[in-house]
Amino acid sequence: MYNVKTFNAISQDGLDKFSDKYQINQIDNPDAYLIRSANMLDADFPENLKVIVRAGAGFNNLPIDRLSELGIAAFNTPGSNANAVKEVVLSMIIASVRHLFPVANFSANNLHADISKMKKIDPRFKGTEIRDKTLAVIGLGHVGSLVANAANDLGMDVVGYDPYLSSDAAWRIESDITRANTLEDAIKDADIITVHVPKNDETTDLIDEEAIKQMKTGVSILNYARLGIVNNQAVVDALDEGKVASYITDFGDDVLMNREDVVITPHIGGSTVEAEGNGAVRGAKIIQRYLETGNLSQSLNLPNMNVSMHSPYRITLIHKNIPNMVGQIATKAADNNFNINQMSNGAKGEMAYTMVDFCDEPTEQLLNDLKSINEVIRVRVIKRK
Ligand SMILES: NC(=O)c1ccc[n+]([C@@H]2O[C@H](COP(=O)([O-])OP(=O)(O)OC[C@H]3O[C@@H](n4cnc5c(N)ncnc54)[C@H](O)[C@@H]3O)[C@@H](O)[C@H]2O)c1
Ligand SMILES: O=C(O)[C@H](O)COP(=O)(O)O
Repeated sequence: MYNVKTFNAISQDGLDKFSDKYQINQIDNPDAYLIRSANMLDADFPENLKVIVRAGAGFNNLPIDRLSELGIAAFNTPGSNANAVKEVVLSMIIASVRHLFPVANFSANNLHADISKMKKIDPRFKGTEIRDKTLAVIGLGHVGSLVANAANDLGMDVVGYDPYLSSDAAWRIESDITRANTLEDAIKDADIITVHVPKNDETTDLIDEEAIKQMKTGVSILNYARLGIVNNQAVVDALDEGKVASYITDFGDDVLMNREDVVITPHIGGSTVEAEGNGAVRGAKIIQRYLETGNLSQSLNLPNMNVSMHSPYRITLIHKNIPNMVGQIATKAADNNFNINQMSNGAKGEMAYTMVDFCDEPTEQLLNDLKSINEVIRVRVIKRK
């Protein structure tokens, strides 16, 4: 029996995907965590924990280096909620140029008002259209590429900026979308700017006072990525100066409170029934595959590995990516008179992963010998079902 602990609201669609070999939230020493944006940066992890899946895109809530040192495989499910974010961002772009939130607020308090009088009271009642306006999309991954294509289809002039664009992502982007070579080139002529990058050291304060200076007066900015990618204080200053017209974000803080030119949603970009279902279902599949076969793909800290299990026993080893690990592992097997049926090895950054298949059940002596190899972090035995 395997044990899974969940954090946050995990969709039942995903929990239903676990086979009857799995117990959910029943014991305190689980094999797997299935989480959303629960902050794990300072968490202690149970000794038995082998895998964490973040059902969703942003993984800045996971201490990836520490998980690697503990031999815990980490995953996210990028793309699972991208359509949900695209839809809310498109809605917010249109809401922003039509001033729908202040206008609706006004109407809620002045229901009797005559429409022509209302237009005189507040010129914002006349909005603009998005067609032929320029949208800058910063980050063209799963979310950004969908936003860029959808805005292009609605008649916007779209400029994208992503210096690390993967070839897969490049294929997804419509050909009439302009690729900018620098952030400045992307934002300087934009009427609206939306950020879709991961939160890391490089993207913290990506949109700061300096970046805002390079923008057109009257620009609108959206942040459905993470708190801190756009510097909220710099935006407030620019709103006060009239440089920025409006700011729409999923990540509010105190400096943004009680302003008509700011719209804050409470981190709901990926919160749809469909998106939460997608992430949880993928998470459940990743956990079962990793625990039952050792196979994995698109992990955040380990290499891809996909080897069919033809032998009755498999040993998986998480270790440092240094020379002669494979040789040492094979030597320990030979020293213990174990014949290797199949052996696979791969590396990702400083981490490496080796799977060794045997006909015979591994002995305690073999396992202890493997664990004794310097730089081996975790040794696990999997029995074929
Ligand atoms: N509001 C929400 O609920 C919600 C939902 C999903 C994702 N997100 C956030 O959005 C982010 C993006 O999600 P995604 O699924 O598109 O991720 P993704 O990994 O598919 O795409 C991120 C893209 O950003 C690019 N990038 C990285 N650094 C960059 C930089 N300095 N400048 C420009 N581009 C850069 C990458 O090359 C990549 O193409 C996530 O990391 C997460 O923080 C928020
Ligand atoms: O990065 C993400 O996937 C989103 O921010 C969604 O986060 P959530 O799972 O906490 O809603």
